Amino acid sequence: MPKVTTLGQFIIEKQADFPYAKGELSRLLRDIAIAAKIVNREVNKAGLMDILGQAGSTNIQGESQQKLDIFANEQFISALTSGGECCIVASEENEDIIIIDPKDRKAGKYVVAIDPLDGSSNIDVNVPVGTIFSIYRRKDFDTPPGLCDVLQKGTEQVAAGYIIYGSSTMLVYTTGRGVNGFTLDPSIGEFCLSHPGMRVPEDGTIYSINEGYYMHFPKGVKQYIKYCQEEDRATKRPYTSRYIGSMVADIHRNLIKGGIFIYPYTAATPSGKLRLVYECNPMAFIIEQAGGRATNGDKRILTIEVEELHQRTPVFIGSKNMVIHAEEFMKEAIELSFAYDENQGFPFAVD
Ligand SMILES: O=P(O)(O)OC[C@H]1O[C@](O)(COP(=O)(O)O)[C@@H](O)[C@@H]1O
Ligand SMILES: [Mg+2]
Ligand SMILES: [Mg+2]
Repeated sequence: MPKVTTLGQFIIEKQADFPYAKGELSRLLRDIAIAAKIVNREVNKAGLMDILGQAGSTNIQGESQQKLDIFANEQFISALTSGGECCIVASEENEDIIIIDPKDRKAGKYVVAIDPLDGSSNIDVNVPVGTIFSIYRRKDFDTPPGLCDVLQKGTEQVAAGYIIYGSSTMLVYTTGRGVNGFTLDPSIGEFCLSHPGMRVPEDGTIYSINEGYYMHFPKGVKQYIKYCQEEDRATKRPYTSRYIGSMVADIHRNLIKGGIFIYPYTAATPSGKLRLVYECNPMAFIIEQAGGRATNGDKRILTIEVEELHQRTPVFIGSKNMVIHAEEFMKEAIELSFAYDENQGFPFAVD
């Protein structure tokens, strides 16, 4: 019988990689995994329960909240609050950071930013959804925990991961030493190592972007899409277009098969749609650790200054060579843009 390594065993083994750590990060990851199992249980039977559909409320971004958005948010906050390792939770679903009142006057070392349910518009139709998390060490231990502990650049992350609730449920995470994936075995209720040392292929043939917004895309993106669609055997084009509409699921597929995921700025969303702190930074950390690349079309996502909790950014992420190529299209379009084009207008600046 093949040896099974559970997430718990794996974390303990990896503890040796962090001789200075006292096990708090391991406990934090374990707490996240427990909340993920509870959310998984509810997602799996959502159709049978009264938890599909909209909750009738909106979050800080003005998006209507699904019942499962709220349920997942409560589960992760509760697991992180009772765990004791975390002093702040920043969530897509809460306008402000949540400061956890330390039970024993000693605040936890870690800060967690979370998108409790990613792709929530897909819940009602049985399409994969996810959870994204990002972990930072507190910035300043001399002052009480506050927003400055959250507004750190992506390069400061100590760990990041996602859970995909799909045809199977997987937890994928990195602590900066590669990426490992664990599949939930429902018969034993444990995440088991199934994808050790995940690497994103350097080249790919899948492009993922919401082409419904094509008319509103900047010129460089339009030209890159045209390039993907052109016929050329040598470069295996036309590429395949795949867009689920759940960032976690789209990036997970491209991580395994090779591909690029783009959510650019548009006229309607000049800063892009996706959020830097709890969507793009964690996914960028994972993809870079798997050998891929993540930028805003120009600049590495992980080095973007974080000024606001719910800050947005355009994102180009996935197979290294595909992202570099898309960036070249962006640069060329901007360089050629000094002549005003009556039909296209000026392309927007990236920064
Ligand atoms: O419907 P659009 O505009 O293509 O946006 C899809 C994107 O929005 C998101 O659903 C936003 O995430 P939330 O569901 O967490 O708000 C991403 O998962 C996805 O990539
Ligand atoms: Mg999301
Ligand atoms: Mg969400």
